[in-house]
Amino acid sequence: MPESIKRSPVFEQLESLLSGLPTIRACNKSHAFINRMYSKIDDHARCVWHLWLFNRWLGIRFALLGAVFTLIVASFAVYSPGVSASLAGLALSFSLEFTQSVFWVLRRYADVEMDMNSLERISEFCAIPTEPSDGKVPPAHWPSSGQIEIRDLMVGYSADSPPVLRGVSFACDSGSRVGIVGRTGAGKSSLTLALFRFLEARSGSIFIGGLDISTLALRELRERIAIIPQHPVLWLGTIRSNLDPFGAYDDTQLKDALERVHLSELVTPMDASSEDGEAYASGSPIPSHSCTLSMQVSESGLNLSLGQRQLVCLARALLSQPKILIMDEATSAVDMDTDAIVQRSIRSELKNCTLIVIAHKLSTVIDLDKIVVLEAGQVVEMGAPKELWEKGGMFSEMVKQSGERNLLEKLT
Ligand SMILES: Nc1ncnc2c1ncn2[C@@H]1O[C@H](COP(=O)(O)OP(=O)(O)OP(=O)(O)O)[C@@H](O)[C@H]1O
Repeated sequence: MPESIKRSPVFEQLESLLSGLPTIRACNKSHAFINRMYSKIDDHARCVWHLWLFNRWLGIRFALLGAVFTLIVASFAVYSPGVSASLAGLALSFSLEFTQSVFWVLRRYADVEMDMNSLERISEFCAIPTEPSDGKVPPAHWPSSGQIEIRDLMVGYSADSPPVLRGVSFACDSGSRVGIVGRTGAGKSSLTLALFRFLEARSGSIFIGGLDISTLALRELRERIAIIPQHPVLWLGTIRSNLDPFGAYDDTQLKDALERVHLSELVTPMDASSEDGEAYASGSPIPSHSCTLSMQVSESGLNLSLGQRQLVCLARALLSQPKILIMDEATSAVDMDTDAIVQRSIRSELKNCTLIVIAHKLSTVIDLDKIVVLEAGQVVEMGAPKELWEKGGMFSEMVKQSGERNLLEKLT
C-alpha cells in the first residue's frame, strides 16, 4: 500500500484529537486515543520502512549491476584489439553514468506512480456530482412577503435511504414567528436543509413568497433567505469582516447590530485599534468587555466562546434585515438571561420578518405565534403554544419534561 495512503489517517486522527481534546480529557480516554494514534503512526511507519528498504535493496542491486557492467566494459576495452585509449575512457565513463541514470529513472518512475495518488483523488473530487446552477432567477424584490408554505414534503439524505421528512405540510404567514420543536432526530434540521435545498424534495413542494423554490436558481434562493445555523460560521479576520464581509455597512450600523444581540460590550471606546484586538488573536478566551470591531477573530472564531460566536452570527443576520430568518438552535449555547434579551430584540428589530426558530430549549419558542411539533419526520401537532398546552398532547408532555420553570407561568 502506498505510504501516502497511510499518511492521511494520521493527520485525520490528529485533527479530530485536537478538536475533541477537552472531551477526551474529561472522559479520561487519553490513553485509548494515544494508543489509536500510535497504531496509525505504526501503520504509516511500516510503509515508510518498507519503502526505504525497497529503495536500499534497489540501490545495492543497481550498484552491483553497475559494477558488473563497468567491469565488462573495462575488460572489453582492455582485451579488444584496436580500442583506442580515448574510446576506452569514453566507454568507461558512459558505463559508470549509465547505471546511475537507470537507477534514477526507476526511482523517479516509482515517485511519479506514488504522486499519481493525488491525481486519483482530484479525479474522484471531479466526479462528485455538483449542484445544478440553472433555474429561474426570482424578481429582485423576492421574497417581498415572507410567506412560506410546505406541501406534503418528502425528503431523504440519499436515494437509497428512507425519507427523514415524511409528508410534512404547514404554512407560515408573512411576518409570523413559528417554532419547530421535536425530540432529537425528529427532522428539525432536515427541514431547514430542505428550505435551502441542501436536501432536494423527493416529492411535495415548498413555496416561499408564492414561488416554488424547486424552480429557482440555488444561488438566488440561498442569498435571499437568512439562516443562523446550529454551528456558527466565523472565519479568520476581524469582528468587522465577520459581520460585514462585503463592506456594505458602516461602523455605527455594525455596533448597533452588536448591541441588539447584547454584545455591545464587544464595542468599547478604544475601538479601531487593531493592536487591541491582536492581543487576543492567539486563541486565549477574550474578556467580553474588551474587544473591538477590529478585534482579530481566529480561524472558525475559536478565540470566542460558543455563545459569543452564535451572537456574532445573529448580529450578521440582523444587519441584512432579511424577510425570512431561520434560526437553527441559534442561541443554544447562550445563557437563559441573554437568550431572553436576544429573543426580545430579534422580535422588536425584525418585525416584518418571518421567523422560523428550531429549538431544544422550549423557552425560546414559547411566546411565538405558532408551534409545529415534529416526530419521526411528520407533523404531529401544530398551533399556538397555549392551545397545544391545553390540548395535552406531545407538546405539553415536552413542556412537563423540560423542567423549565418559567414555561408554565407563560402558558397558564
Ligand atoms: N447526514 C445525514 N445522513 C443520513 N441521515 C441523516 C443525516 N443527518 C441526519 N440524518 C437522519 O435524519 C433524521 C433527522 O435528523 P435531524 O438532524 O433532522 O434531526 P433533528 O430533529 O434536527 O435532531 P437534533 O435535535 O438532534 O438536531 C435522523 O433520523 C438522522 O439519523
